[in-house]
Amino acid sequence: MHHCAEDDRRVIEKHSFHSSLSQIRDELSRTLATICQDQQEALEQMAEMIGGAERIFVLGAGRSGLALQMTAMRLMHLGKEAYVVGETTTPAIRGGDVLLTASGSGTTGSVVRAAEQARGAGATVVCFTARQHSPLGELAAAAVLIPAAEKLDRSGAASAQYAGSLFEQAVVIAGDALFHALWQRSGRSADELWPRHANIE
Ligand SMILES: O=C([C@H](O)CO)[C@H](O)[C@H](O)COP(=O)(O)O
Repeated sequence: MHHCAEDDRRVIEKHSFHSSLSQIRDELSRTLATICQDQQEALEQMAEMIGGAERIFVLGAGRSGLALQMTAMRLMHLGKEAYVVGETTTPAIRGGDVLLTASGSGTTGSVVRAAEQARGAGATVVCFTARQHSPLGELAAAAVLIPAAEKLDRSGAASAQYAGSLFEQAVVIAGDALFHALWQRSGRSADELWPRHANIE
């Protein structure tokens, strides 16, 4: 088929920064609406477990892990003892602790192995995943299902975005919602939390 430079330009225009942004807004909005509608029980279970945990450890590979590092920071602001698994200062997990994980596929080896170890040590595992019936989902006491594409899904059915982007975006927002709920329940003001924010940055 003949393909001219003008066609290429039209395609480029169609995929402007603006249209990409509005496409992502729509995907994220649909995904969050479905979580709100279908995952109320799992969300509440997760909030209860994290709210009642002695300490919280977060773990995910790649961008899924980066998303949870944002949640860990906020939990620390709330006065929780929160650790990122793999950091040199992170202690041993034990009973009373919660391991908060995120994995779109629910099959990432390092995360599944860590979840097994955490359970073996008596800790509770909770997760965000795009596939509930997965090794990670099965290990979790509370699993919040995020209806988004797994990173190897090339069908475009669940998301037009690259790899697991939609899942990882939703994990950031869900983590903020988790913090927000626990903060509101704490009755503390923003001023009370603020002194915990890093003062050397
Ligand atoms: O970093 C990631 C990648 O860029 C996918 O969009 C993933 O978060 C990482 O590979 C972990 O995968 P999952 O455990 O399936 O989330």
